[in-house]
Amino acid sequence: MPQLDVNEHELSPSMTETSPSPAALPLDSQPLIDLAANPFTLFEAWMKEAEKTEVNDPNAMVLATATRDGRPSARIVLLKGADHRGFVFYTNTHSRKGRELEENPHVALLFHWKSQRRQIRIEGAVTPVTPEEADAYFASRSRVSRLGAVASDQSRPLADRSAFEERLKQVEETYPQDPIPRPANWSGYRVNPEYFEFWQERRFRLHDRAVWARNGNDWDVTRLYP
Ligand SMILES: Cc1cc2nc3c(=O)[nH]c(=O)nc-3n(C[C@H](O)[C@H](O)[C@H](O)COP(=O)(O)O)c2cc1C
Ligand SMILES: Cc1ncc(COP(=O)(O)O)c(CN)c1O
Repeated sequence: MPQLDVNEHELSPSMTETSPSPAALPLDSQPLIDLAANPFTLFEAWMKEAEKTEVNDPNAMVLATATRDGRPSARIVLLKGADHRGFVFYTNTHSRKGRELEENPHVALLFHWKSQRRQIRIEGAVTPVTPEEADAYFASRSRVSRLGAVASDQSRPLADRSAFEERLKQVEETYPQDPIPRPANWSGYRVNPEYFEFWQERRFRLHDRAVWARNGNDWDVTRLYP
């Protein structure tokens, strides 16, 4: 596909203003997104590149949930598994997000990698991971993280930080040695994607966007205007 040759000299000064920080990667060094790609494979490729350049947590993603009547809320969680079945994160199921997911399983995920000047949007509904999967992931976490998961009533009011620290101490005394049982209200969710949008920054806001929307067993693939 021929690429637009943007000649700065033909643009008005206001159109040549770019964002203040220089790009880690030269803009437009990337080929256009390959519409023949499999979206899961493309996701994996972009994640691998982000792992090389992000300062921390390349697997951090915004998770947007909504109440039954559609009031949204968003927060960051870490992606802990990604394959053809979907995208997995772990949390306290009694947290605000957990309560919203109980009412409404539809979510949006958003990755933004500043170092890559890329974002990926994913939409779909969650299903709980199996207890075996949750047990295996919980057991892989550091001891203090596991104690914290037991001690924390995530998203509930905490009168005083010392109350939390006291609980943490009690949990530690209850489980002086491993294993620490996974709390029944700490588990994972798998987002089964219905929609992917890959976004790659290009010069002068002439970005490249490509969408994979699930259609039965297939994907409808389209580019979008930037
Ligand atoms: C980089 C980063 C990673 C996080 N990862 C998780 C996570 O994987 N699971 C989680 O429950 N909270 C995670 N948090 C905390 C959440 O953003 C949030 O504060 C918490 O889950 C409570 O959200 P809620 O009240 O909407 O349920 C993370 C926060 C940050 C900034
Ligand atoms: C409360 C909470 N739960 C879970 C996680 C997921 O990460 P990990 O299992 O690596 O602790 C995080 C990451 N910051 C977190 O803050």
